[in-house]
Amino acid sequence: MGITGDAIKALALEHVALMSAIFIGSLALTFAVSLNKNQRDLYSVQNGRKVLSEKTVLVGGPDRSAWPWLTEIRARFRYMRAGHNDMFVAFKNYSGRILRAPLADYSFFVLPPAYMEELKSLPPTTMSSSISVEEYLLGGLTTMKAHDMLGDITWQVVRNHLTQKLDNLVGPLAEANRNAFQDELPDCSDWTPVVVHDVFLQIVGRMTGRTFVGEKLSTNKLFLDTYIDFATCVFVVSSYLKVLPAFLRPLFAPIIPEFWKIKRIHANNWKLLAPIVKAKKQEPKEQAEERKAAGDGDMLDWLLEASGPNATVKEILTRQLGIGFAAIHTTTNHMTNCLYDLAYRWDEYAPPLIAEYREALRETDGVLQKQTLSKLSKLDSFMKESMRLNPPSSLAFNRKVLKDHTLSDGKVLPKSCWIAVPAGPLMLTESQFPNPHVFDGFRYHRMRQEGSEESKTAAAKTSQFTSTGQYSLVFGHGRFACPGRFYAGVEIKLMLIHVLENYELKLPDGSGRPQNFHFADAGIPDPTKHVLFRKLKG
Ligand code: HEM
Repeated sequence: MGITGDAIKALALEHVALMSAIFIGSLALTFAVSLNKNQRDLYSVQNGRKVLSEKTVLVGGPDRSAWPWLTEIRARFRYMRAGHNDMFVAFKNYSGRILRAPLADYSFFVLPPAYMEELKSLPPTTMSSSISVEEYLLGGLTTMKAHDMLGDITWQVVRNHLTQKLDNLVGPLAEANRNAFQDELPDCSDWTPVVVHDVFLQIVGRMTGRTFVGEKLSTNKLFLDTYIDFATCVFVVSSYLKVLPAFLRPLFAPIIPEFWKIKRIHANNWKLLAPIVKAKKQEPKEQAEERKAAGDGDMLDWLLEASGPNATVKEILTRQLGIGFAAIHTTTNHMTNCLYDLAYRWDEYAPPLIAEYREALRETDGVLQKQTLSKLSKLDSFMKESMRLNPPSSLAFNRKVLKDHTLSDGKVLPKSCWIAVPAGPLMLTESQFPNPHVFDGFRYHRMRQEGSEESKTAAAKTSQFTSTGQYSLVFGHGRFACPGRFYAGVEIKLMLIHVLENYELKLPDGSGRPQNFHFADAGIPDPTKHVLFRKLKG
């Protein structure tokens, strides 16, 4: 789950006064880090004794220095600015070694991919992705708490309800998508510049709203602002506060406007949705079942079902806000990347993608349904390639280790450390992706079509947009891989089909594919750039 484009805009353009606080924070950080006893190396236990087994490589820093704490501070400041790029450099220069990514307030052990297989199925009592998210986003101050917003019930709802109901959701989502395009895009009868990030944030918000709260509320401005702004505020508040040592954060938080906005967002969420949840709670069971069977169920219904009768209205609403956090900006950022790639290469990709869609629609009796989307192998491949080259972070598989865990080679991941794998560099592995830096929109499609039956069967499992694995890490991997990826895939396919069917795209004359922004290990599409849209005639 990556940083949001709006957070970058807010961080860059607003709150100049806060820069002074950051300066004080930096000084405090200097002090704090000099005291910081964060573990830097890994040990194993031999004959009951702790033995140094791996000196890790500090990303962006010299290997070792005479002034370790000064090196540490410099590396932490450098990581904020250049972490994304430095990760690729360190991965290349220190192949097979364990790296250490120095975030402002703690470090991640970045493990070689060979460990992923043995770690991917460990239970949440040993390592947790939700707690890692909570700590990264300072959940105590931003309300992004693992127990309230993420974790088991959220997983159940997304995996067992949302994903299972995708067949029935395609129709309503396609309708929400069409209406949102009509309302959010300008006329475009001639070439018209569209700031795609901003427009598609609204369109994704409305589609997500259709699933979360039903048709009527999904276009409500307050609902959209509430769900869209929450993630932005969380990122802004946590980005500022992370440079401060923990004891200063509660003191500084109240001077950040977004800290108060988070409170208003919860209040608005309550104002909008509490009466609805209360009414659903009182609805006779049979009537509720009938309503849901008729296709009139939404995320609030599924949350009520999964949380049990004792869950309070507040618990349901907080959890729904958490799912919105995970769903809206991630999908918008990826859609923005797809549109930049498509506009840049329109003549090469649009004709085969449109032809593929028409053929799929014909094969499914002219009715756009989930089966139609499943047949769009080239579009699926295009979306995955765009993700491979534009990952939301150069890291993935982020976990907080909750108890000492001994790896198969004897090294001990100590309780309370953080781990991740170098997703960005792995997705440029030459043996897996010939010419890895070149955008090849149909490479995954070819993997599924070419070679022996055996390799085609293997590729069918590993090369889908939603597949995860050692070289497909944008949705994470293993037990905690993103449960919303199937839903995200449907939303993005529906939006891209609508673009392909109704518009031509191009980038402004002379401009290349917009460059991504990077902040620490995160990468996001530039949210300020526009693409030119022209409506197709007839
Ligand atoms: C392109 C869009 C998306 C991307 C790139 C993305 C990425 C991710 C990643 C990297 C993780 C962590 C996985 C791991 O640690 O192994 C994650 C977790 C999660 N995602 Fe997504 N996601 C997307 C869309 C969605 C959508 C649409 C939903 C919901 C409808 C969703 C719900 C979740 C949830 C509930 C979690 C678990 C959070 C936790 O408890 O740690 N995601 N996502």
